[in-house]
Amino acid sequence: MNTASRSTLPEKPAAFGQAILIIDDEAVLTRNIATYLQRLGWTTQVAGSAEEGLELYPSFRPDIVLLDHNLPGQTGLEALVKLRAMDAEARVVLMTGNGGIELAVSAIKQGAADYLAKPLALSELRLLLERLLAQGRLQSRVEYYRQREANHSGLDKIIGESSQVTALRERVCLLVSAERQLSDDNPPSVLIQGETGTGKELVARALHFGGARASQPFVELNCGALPPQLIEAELFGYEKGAFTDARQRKIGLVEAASGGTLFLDEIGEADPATQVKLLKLLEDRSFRRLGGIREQRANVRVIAATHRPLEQMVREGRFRADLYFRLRIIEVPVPALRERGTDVLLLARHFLQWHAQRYRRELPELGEELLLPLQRYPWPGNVRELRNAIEQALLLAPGPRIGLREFGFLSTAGSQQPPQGSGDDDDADDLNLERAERRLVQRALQRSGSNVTQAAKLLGISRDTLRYRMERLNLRDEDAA
Ligand SMILES: Nc1ncnc2c1ncn2[C@@H]1O[C@H](COP(=O)(O)OP(=O)(O)OP(=O)(O)O)[C@@H](O)[C@H]1O
Repeated sequence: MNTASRSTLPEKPAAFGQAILIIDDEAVLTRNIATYLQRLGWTTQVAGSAEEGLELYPSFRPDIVLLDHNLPGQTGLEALVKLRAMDAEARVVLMTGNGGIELAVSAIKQGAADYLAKPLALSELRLLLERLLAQGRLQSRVEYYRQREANHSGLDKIIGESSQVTALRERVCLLVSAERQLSDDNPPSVLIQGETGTGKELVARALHFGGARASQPFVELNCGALPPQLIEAELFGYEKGAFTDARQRKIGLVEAASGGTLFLDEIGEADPATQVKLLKLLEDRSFRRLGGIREQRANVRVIAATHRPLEQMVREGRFRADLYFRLRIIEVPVPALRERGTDVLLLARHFLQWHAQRYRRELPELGEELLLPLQRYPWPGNVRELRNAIEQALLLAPGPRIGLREFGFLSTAGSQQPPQGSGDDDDADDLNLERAERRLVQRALQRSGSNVTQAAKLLGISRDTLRYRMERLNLRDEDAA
């Protein structure tokens, strides 16, 4: 974990555990504190002056500094400023003798984590330190996960050398640099459009983690995954008692994403009521918790994505025109995989390497006979389908080579034929198991009017099994044949 990302000091040694630096010229008191804290299993070091403490700090790298205000030479407040200049993450507790509330306020303003009035009660000191240390651990953990997420999200993660993908990366790059120059805190909404599995989320992440809000949260909501009543509660939160199950107040995703990005995936699935609320969020930059009376400022940057033809949906009256125009201030189209030429091979090799690492397998060779069929196949599920197909092939391959045998669906007709299944009569002689499964699932969805429960009944399998198979086949509810 990187606990000192904003510090110019070297990385804190991992074995330090909980370390406290006590800076105070009262020798008896410091000895007592040090003995007490050591008995709790903590490491301590003592400095008799601010100068000595400032010198010790870089090599000791304490978790917390206990800093007396009344020091010879310079005050604790002055030393606090120097400590924070040396390490913006330094957590300092100022011990105040008789400075009163004004001194405490100044200390907090200068970045002290807390203050304690002398004479100290050791038990009180212990409680305070434990609380600060727990907060520190939580912060480190949050920072660790944020950093890990950031490392997996960047322009360089969008693989491809085709002109389409190069243009996409350039567009993202231009946007990110323009936003870094933005003089206010209101970056434009972005609408990412592309077929399912083309990498829309990857683009959204690259925009967030490359931009000025990178150190703030990236929060995602899939508008198609929740019923409308739940979406509102999820987005805006609720007050206690707002509805029967609202036993306590809950903050929503808009608040959770404050300062960062709210990624609205599958925006085309948002129902009319949610569309109105989203429009208000974007227009007024304000929202209200369910059951709440207070209007709150929203500080989120909205990035939306959809595989639906939103413009057409607007024409057909199925999506609000005002919301559409508000969302697509900047448009980022993401090309389908079949339009990316040899990128499919680049991606296939990338996923092969990735899955081989995951399964601790030796990297297999991709058979020459696959190169053309892989490029000709239409990849209706795009990059996600390719990723899953490579995983399956790797697991099915008996040896260190992957060939046509592992890509059953590519073998016929150089894969000119899309595998979705075109019609009952045409498919009758096609015995390929995966295509037959796809056809059956699509037909069941069609007959049930995309009702998954109904379709599962027709197929004689459970709803969960059908969901699982749909995910595997990259099918959605509306993908009826
Ligand atoms: N150009 C790319 N380079 C590397 N990996 C990619 C690329 N495009 C997509 N992927 C990978 O493909 C998978 C699907 O991508 P992603 O979830 O971003 O697609 P999506 O368009 O948001 O899908 P959906 O429409 O279902 O929400 C992810 O594992 C992603 O990392």
